[in-house]
Amino acid sequence: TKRLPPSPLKLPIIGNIYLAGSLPHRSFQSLSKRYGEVMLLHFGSKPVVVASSANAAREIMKNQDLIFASRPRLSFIDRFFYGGRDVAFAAYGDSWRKGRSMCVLHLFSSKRVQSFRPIRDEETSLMIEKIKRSSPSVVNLSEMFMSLTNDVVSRAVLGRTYGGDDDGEKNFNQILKKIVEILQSYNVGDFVAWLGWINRVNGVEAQVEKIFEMTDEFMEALLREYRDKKSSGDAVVNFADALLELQGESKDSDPVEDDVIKALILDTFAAGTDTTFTALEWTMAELIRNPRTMKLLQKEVREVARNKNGIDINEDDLEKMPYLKAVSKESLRLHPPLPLALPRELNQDTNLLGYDIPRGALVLVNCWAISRDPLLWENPNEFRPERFFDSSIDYKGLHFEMVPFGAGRRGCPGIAFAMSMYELAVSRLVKEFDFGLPNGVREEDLDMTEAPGFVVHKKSPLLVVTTPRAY
Ligand code: HEM
Repeated sequence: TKRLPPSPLKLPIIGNIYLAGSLPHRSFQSLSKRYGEVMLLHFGSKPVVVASSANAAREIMKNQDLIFASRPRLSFIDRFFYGGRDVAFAAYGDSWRKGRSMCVLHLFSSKRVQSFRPIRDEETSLMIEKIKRSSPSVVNLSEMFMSLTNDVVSRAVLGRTYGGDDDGEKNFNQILKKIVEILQSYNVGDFVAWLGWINRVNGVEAQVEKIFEMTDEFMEALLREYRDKKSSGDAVVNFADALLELQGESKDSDPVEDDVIKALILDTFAAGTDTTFTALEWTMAELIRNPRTMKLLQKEVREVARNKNGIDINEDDLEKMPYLKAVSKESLRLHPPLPLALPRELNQDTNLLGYDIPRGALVLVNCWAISRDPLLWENPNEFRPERFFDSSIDYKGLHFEMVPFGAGRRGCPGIAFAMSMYELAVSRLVKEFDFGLPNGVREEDLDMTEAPGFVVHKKSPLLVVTTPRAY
């Protein structure tokens, strides 16, 4: 009697895994043209619902948000995040609620985001100086953005950067790179239990264990260092300090355990650095590929700068840059860094746009397909920031025509944190430099191929030739 969503043909044992391909957001978009805005796939025996329309996203992330508020348990993620004791990958429940409110209060509130302003300012200036020193040779902008986002998150969360030569084996950035690499793939054993042996035999499981041990060792050392510092009476300045302070206050009643602190710190790096760096990378690539848009943005930013009599633009000036706001929306529309958001899991049977969906199904919202839906967007594959001039649509989770940060209870709490870093970096870059491509590559031929992964980067790094702009 159940009315299930339409499904493509399943193969024995693996189900529809073969249909995901290396860029699942694109494969699922093509499938949705045939099977509809809500379709049911099977990864092994696990039912997977894929939602590809604004209506379906509104149901999942707003109207039935509570029912769709959990996350699936995936084994690699579980290992790195201390059995789901973080926020981003935790099942819905008290532990998630408590973790999320600690993060919101001590990292994501507008007061906290504002307090990190000097960090963003200094790190962006450092990046600009580094690029100036390299000019006019070829600059790897992707690498610059990776360092910028890592260093800003690291200073806000840990109070310092990790990754200098003196950190040796404990180079946290290297550890993070390895974690992100592993998280870019999934463990087939999560879906087809009897294929679990594959990752045992090919060494991936052993690698996960080794990287986890390195991470935990680093985290243990970090907590020791912070406890020593605290006993010497230093004031709370960063997220790690704040968490340890909360632990001290909550000793008897509802203790904040060390594993929770470690998982929350890791979360901010895993959810916050790669995503923001990718957003910057795609934006600059689109601007370089569209010289007319680049010129209009440069004109806006440089005009604001000229009125400041030599003082550099700061975050207050961003409000005077409507074209920059339109460029950021357009870039996140075309290139949401997490095209399938983060997976949700259904915690009771429900009905979604007329279809029965079973409890326990994994749910993927194809943000990428939604924000390129021709029924919602005119010429959806074109980069045209002007489309936002007479539209109130934005990315904050209230308009389901584009949901690059998700929405609802599980929506991204780091929007302000990310976008303040992003907007300052883009505005200062386009103010300071003119951009060209190396080896005579024409702007329109810039390689925009996507690399596989949860977070979808440009496949090739963004290499540019920068010319500092004289004032
Ligand atoms: C351009 C940058 C970013 C993008 C595109 C992005 C996107 C997303 C998306 C799509 C989700 C899942 C939403 C859902 O399930 O509805 C998410 C969750 C999350 N993001 Fe972000 N994010 C970004 C930056 C950040 C930053 C800078 C941080 C922290 C420093 C952060 C922390 C988190 C956390 C903790 C969650 C999990 C929330 C939960 O499950 O309760 N994100 N993000």
